[in-house]
Amino acid sequence: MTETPLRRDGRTTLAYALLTDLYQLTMAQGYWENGKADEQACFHMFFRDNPFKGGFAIACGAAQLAEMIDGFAFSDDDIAYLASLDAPGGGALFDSDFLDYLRSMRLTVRVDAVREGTVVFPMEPIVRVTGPILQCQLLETALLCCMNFQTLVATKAARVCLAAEAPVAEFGLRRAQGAGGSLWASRAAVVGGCASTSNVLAGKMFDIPVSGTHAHSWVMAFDDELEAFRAYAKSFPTNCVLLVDTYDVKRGIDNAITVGLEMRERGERLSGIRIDSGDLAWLARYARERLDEAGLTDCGIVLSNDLDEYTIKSIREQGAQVMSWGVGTKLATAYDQPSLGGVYKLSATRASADDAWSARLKVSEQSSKLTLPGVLDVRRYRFADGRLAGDMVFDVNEAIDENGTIIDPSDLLRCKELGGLEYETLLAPLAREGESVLPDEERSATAARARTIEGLRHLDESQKRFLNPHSYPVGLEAGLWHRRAAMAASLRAARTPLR
Ligand SMILES: Nc1ncnc2c1ncn2[C@@H]1O[C@H](COP(=O)(O)OP(=O)(O)OP(=O)(O)O)[C@@H](O)[C@H]1O
Ligand SMILES: O=P(O)(O)OC[C@H]1O[C@H](OP(=O)(O)OP(=O)(O)O)[C@H](O)[C@@H]1O
Ligand SMILES: O=C(O)c1cccnc1
Repeated sequence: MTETPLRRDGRTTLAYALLTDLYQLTMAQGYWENGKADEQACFHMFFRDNPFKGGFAIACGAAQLAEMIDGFAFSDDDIAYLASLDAPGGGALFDSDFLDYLRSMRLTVRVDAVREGTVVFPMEPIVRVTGPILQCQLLETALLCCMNFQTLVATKAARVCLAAEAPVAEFGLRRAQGAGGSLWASRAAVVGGCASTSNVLAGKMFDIPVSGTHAHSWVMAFDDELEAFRAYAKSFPTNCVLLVDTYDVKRGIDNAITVGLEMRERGERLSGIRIDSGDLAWLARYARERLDEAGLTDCGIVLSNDLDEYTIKSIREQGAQVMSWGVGTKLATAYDQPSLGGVYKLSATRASADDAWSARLKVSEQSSKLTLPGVLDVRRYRFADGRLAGDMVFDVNEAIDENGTIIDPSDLLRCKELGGLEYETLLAPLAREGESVLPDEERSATAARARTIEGLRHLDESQKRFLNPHSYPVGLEAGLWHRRAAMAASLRAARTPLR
């Protein structure tokens, strides 16, 4: 990424062309030298396992991907940097004519992606890129970087919000994976269901709600806690949440009650108290009793401290009544699984845009690592009441079996017939002729959050549970399954056996 902001269609974007692995650029030069730069390719991004041992994921990253595509250009500065690189064996790494080609290159790729906030599952394409192979390849690394991370954090947020059943504020900036990581994590947290973030720059950049309480330092900056609470209530009478655990939680609750009653006398309201240490369930129950006894029944309880979906679930099961939750580190860093592991695989090629596609398959020692051949999309079938019934991965250029038969990608015996049910297709236009076509409403994190909530409402409880969730049916369209099996068999037959 260069430091220079670019403006295109009124949006501020960064130049992302160098946000790639070196091998993409050396391969690009190879394609160019071998006359293959304009050969057409189709790549798909998909992941193989749901994160966090869960039963679903929440797609996120399309908005940044659109921004990357709009900001994709090699500046003179970028070209000068590439020209300065030496090949390990001596001489310049890049040919100067190739660098001229890159300088004047404009993207022409076509990109389709699942809308942000869509519930997605393993082995289904969530992004499809078609166009000149050189360009498809140059986009790979940045695309994976943005989709993998944001989908991971949005999924974590969705799990936390499912457990919370009350608003969750994302508090992760201070312990997130760097400044850039924090910004996109805060946005992904909102896509996944969080009500707000404490990250003010993310709020400004992405038009997402910001919220906050106060720190222990506020209390420590005064001679005593009661004085600190009174001062805070005076400064923020309409949004007063007092942190009660700086010295002693029970005394902190008493002091908050004193201030809450004083606020009531003035016609104001103490919105809540925050507890950030100790046995949160016990303290929340204790605080609720004390607040109710004092008549402050409308003062809510906010809990924070190293929370994730599991502790939140447990604390709720222990009877805590919570107004909202503050969740930081474990959400913003996707603490228990640092990467989604999504991949971007070549699935079809053709010499030019006028030719028919020829499917490509990568075989490996593990059949679970077989890729998906063809130019693909996903059909999501629903029952009449809107509940998700199953997803079919299909080739857009082939006929689909009337019965809507899907077969588990790695198990011929696991199949299902979905014919007759309503369906929609999941991949939506993100870029045409190298320019993003994502409408403004598709870039909105809060609109994506509504999609997440709606999508999860239609997913079966058994597929949302944290412990050993039931797996949602995703299968290859029957014809695609058999074509893939035949391709794998012939590629395997042609291999030299290992000695
Ligand atoms: N009732 C509870 N049930 C399950 N987990 C809880 C409960 N209360 C707190 N926790 C969790 O237990 C952990 C307690 O961690 P820790 O010992 O660091 O907290 P602490 O006593 O407040 O100390 P510190 O001041 O260092 O944060 C946190 O992850 C917290 O979310
Ligand atoms: O625990 P997390 O889920 O990451 O949530 C964020 C944490 O950050 C703050 O603590 P910190 O000790 O940094 O500052 P403070 O003095 O304001 O509490 C806050 O009080 C939370 O405990
Ligand atoms: O506003 C808060 O309460 C907050 C913000 C960041 C981290 N911890 C707490």
